[in-house]
Formats: sequence, structure tokens, C-alpha cells
Amino acid sequence: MKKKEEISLDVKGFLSLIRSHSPAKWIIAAAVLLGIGETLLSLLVPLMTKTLVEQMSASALETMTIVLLGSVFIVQTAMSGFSVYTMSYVGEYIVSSMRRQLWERVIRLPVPFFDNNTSGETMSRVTNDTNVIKEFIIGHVISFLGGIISVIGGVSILLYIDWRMTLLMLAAVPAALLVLWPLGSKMFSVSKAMQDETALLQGDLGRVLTEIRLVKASLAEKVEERQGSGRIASLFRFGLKEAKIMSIVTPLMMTVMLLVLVVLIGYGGVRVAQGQITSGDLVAIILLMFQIVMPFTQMASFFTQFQKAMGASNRILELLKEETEDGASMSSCRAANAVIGNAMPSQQLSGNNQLERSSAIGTAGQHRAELAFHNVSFSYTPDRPILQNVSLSAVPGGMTAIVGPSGTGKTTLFSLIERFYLPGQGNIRYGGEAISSMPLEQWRSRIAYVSQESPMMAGSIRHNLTYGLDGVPDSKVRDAIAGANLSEFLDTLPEGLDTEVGERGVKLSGGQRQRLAIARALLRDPEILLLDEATAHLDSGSEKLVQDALQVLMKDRTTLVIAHRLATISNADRIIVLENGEVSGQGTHMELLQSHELYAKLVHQQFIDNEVLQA
Ligand SMILES: Nc1ncnc2c1ncn2[C@@H]1O[C@H](COP(=O)(O)OP(=O)(O)OP(=O)(O)O)[C@@H](O)[C@H]1O
Repeated sequence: MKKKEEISLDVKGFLSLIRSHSPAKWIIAAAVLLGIGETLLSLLVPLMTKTLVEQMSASALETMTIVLLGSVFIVQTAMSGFSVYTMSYVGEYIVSSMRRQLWERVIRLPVPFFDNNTSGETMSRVTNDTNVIKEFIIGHVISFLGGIISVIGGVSILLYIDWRMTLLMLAAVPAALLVLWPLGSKMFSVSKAMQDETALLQGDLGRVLTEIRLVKASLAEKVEERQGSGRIASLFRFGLKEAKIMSIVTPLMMTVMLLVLVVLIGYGGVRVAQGQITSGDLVAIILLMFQIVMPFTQMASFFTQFQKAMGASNRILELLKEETEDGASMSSCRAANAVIGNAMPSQQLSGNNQLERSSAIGTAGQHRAELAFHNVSFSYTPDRPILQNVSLSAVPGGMTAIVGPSGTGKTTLFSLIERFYLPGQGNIRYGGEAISSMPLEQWRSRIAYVSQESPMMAGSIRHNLTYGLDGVPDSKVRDAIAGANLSEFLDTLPEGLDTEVGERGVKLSGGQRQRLAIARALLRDPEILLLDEATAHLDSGSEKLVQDALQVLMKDRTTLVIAHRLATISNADRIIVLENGEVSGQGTHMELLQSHELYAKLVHQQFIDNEVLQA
């Protein structure tokens, strides 16, 4: 009972999905009419052949009969061509409209969705599931409709020609169905398992390819090889299971057809000899037999494909039901924020030698609104609070540093500022206005996030720098590059801004990636700068270049820095200590050193570590 309910719900969902993506009604009507017309014409062929045979045996062949038969063939072939094209058009249209909607939806889903779903799964919905629906529409819907018409029409004509022979032939149908039905459902479960296994293999491949260095460095080739081989072996087994089913179905259907043919010809021959039917009738009956039996052979695959399409549409609908980050901004919004490579000087963030360059680049830094957290609490999962009652404010136009032990919620603070997640309680305000009430696009365009991970996209340096921005002239790109201390490096590249950076920027050094990240932030001219301190240790030359570039970027901007090495932030305007998700102190370096136990301990510890390193 439950299963029936589920399937009927599936069908409802499937139909609503198709309806919301279907092309103009007249195109669908044309596709259906052409399909029906083609089937009806194909039913005329046996009748005309019957007349042809009868006229030939009576030596009274009329030219009209040949002309009519030829015309039916030509029109039927043309109709079949148009029918295939229009049906393909409908299928392609539906799938491309569905993919477009999925694509738009996926890129606007909130970050928690991506925390909880693998990218392989999501990719499979946009590509594989839509493909299943396309194949069903193009390859099966019309041929199924045509098949039904062919069977009903064929049986009616047969009954009209000779009911005895019709019944004889139809006796074979239940026998064939008896075998085909259970095999069809077996085929469905095998092909479903095969699909699942293929998705797992795709997932493994994606995981290994994106982290190929980790695989190699961890000597995990053998483990991956074993896992991959296991999946490929089970795909092979499923393939063989499918082959076994087909090896029963195909010969069985052929034998049934041959048997029916033999019986029809034998019994029909007797009836022709007895003068109860003409030889033309017999030829027509045999031709009609093919037109009736063929659709039955397609039924099994229709139902398998039907169930697959229901499953696929369910998964697509689930994805489409997911809330987007900002329902209001479903229009063509720009990814204006910059989540950019790691960058943070390893020494004091001071120095004036680069400051002049910033004026050539941006003016957003002139804004001096206050960014403040008011009693913010947040948890990723209900059972584990991460931030509790956090109240803090960043110094407008100055540098505010966040320090604290690992895992205490520093990066989470940044994610809340970026609105990747929403606070459970409390709010974040900018210039007195709650950031949650600002349009998301507008808010993110005010921020640049120079993160630890230094994400880069495969593509040219220009593409990476101007990613998400429209029509940035090369002169501005070069200014940003100069501001980020990269001009010399760029001059050494024969292809200049067109140089490919490789997947995730693998063709660049850590320091170059950091400076590109800074150049990218400069181009965006943000009011608020979020810096996640680099964990990579750059050599001192590279450090100096990054440090200078940061001076340019930070000038006059409200900057929040997550600092691990406290020496880098001793001149920060304000330092906030975060402990177990709570603010346990704030002040300047000197104030905290005197009044805050954990801060003093951390500074002391790092001082000893440095001494040891230098010794
Ligand atoms: N997407 C997530 N889903 C669930 N838990 C998360 C997620 N991201 C972080 N956490 C958890 O939240 C806590 C705070 O993480 P966060 O990255 O903010 O710490 P952090 O102070 O920046 O640490 P570190 O200094 O090591 O970078 C950690 O315990 C972490 O396990």
C-alpha cells in the first residue's frame, strides 16, 4: 500500500517537474501527433500489402495500389523523421531548462548544504539525473504511446481480418509477459545497483583527482587502487547480471516470435488452402504480428526507465526544494566577495614604503562604519555550541586581531561575517544596521576574505584576479598587481596575465598565491578585510613581499585578522581573545599582556619557541 502511495507521489512530482520545464504546448502536441500519425500509417502498410498480394495473385495489379503503398512509405518515413526530431527537441528543451534551474539553484545554496552533501552527489543530480529523464522522454515516452496505438490498432485490424488467428496469436502474449515481467523487475534492481555503484566510483575518482598530492604523499595509491578495483569488479558483476537477463530475454522473445510465426503460417496456410482467408490476409496478419509483438519487447525497458526517471525526478525536486542563501537575489548576481589565498605578514604589520600605491587603486577604504557582534551565539549542530554570547567590535579603519587556541571559533566568526552561516542568537551590525537585513550581494561586495586555503581556479592570472567582476580593464589589473608586489614576477612570465595557474593554482608558489590573493582583494576595493593568517612558512624574502603588499591592502580598511603568531599583531588597534567560544578579554597588546592570563601565557610560550628556534 505504502509503495503504491510512494509511486503515485513520484509520478505527481515527475509530472509537475516536466510541466514546469516543458516547451510550448504546440511543440509537444506536434511531437505526439507526429508519433501517432507515424504509427497509424505503419498500420496501413499491412492492409495495403494485403491488397497488393490479392491483386497480384489475381493478376490484376493496379498502379494506384503501388503508388499508394509507395506514398504511405514515404510519408511514414518523413513523419518518423520529424517525430524523432520534435521529440528530441522536447526532451532536450526540458533537460536544458531543468539543468539551468539546477545550476542557478546550486550556486546559490547556502554553505551548510555543501557541508552536508558531497560535491559528487550534487554533480550527479545536475548531470546524471537530468540525463535519465531526457533518455526517458526521448527514447521511451513517444515509442510507448506509439506502441499502445500500434497494439490496439493492430489487434483491431486483425480481429476484422480473422478473429481465430488473432486469438491464436494473442495467446502468446500472456506467456511472454509471464517471463518478461519478473525479468523486468530484476533488471530494474540490477540497473539501480549499477547506477549507485557508478556514482560511488565517480565520487572516488573526484576525491582522488582533487587530492592527488595527498594520495601520493600518504602512499595511498594501493588503498585507492584496491577500492577502485573493488568497485570496478562489482560493476563488472552487475554488467554480467544484466547480460544474463538479456541472454534470457532476447532469445526468448525471438523464439516466441518465431513460434507464433510458425503457428500463424501453418494455421494460416491451412485456412488459405480452405479458402477461408486470402493469401493477402495471411501476409497482412504476419506483418501485423510484428507490429503487435515489437512494442511488448519494449515494455520491459519502458518500466525500468520509468522507475529510474521517477527516482531521478525525486532527487532533482529535493534539490530544488532547498532554500537558497538569499531568495531575493535569484537574478544574475555576481560573486562579489573574494575568498582568496592565504596572506598575512609574519612580522609586524607596519611600514609606510608601500602605502602610496593604494590611492591609485581604491577608495572604499574611506568608509568608517563599525562592525560589531551583539551577543552572538552559534552552533553548527544543535548539540555542540561553538560561539556563546559573543560581543565585540572591530576598530573602524583599523586592525582588530582575534587570537585564541585552535578550534575555539575564530574562523567561524569570519564565516558569520561573510553570512555563510546565520547566528542562532544575537546579531551582527555594520554601521548600526543588522547585516542580515542587507541584500546579500551588496553586503559581500564590501568584504574581501583572504583565507588560509588560498583557493585559486584553473584559468589565467587575469581570470583569477577579475573572477566575479565585469569588464575590468587590464590597466586596473596591473595596478592591483603592482600594489600586491607582483609586477616583477609578472614581467618574468612570457604570457603575462594570460599565464595559466593550473588547477587550484598549483603552478604558483605559496607566496605568489598569497600576493595574487591580495591583488584580487585590491581590485575589489573592500571596506572590510578578513585576513586568516598564513600557516605556510614563507622564506624571509617572500614574507617581506607579502607583508608590503598587505600594508597597501589594509590601509584605511576595517581589518580583522586571525593571528596565530602573536608577534604579527602586537601593534593591532585592538586584540580580542576568544576562549571556548567566548570573548575572555580585549585590549591592546600591552593591556592584555598585563591583565590577561591566557594571552600572557601564549605570548610567553611563543617567545620561548622563537628563542628555541633561533638557538
Ligand atoms: N562546517 C562545520 N561543521 C561542523 N563543525 C565545524 C565546522 N567548521 C568548524 N567546525 C567546528 O567548529 C569549531 C570551531 O572551528 P573554527 O574553524 O572556527 O576554529 P578556529 O578557532 O578557527 O581554529 P584554528 O585556529 O585551528 O583554525 C571546531 O571545533 C570545529 O570542529
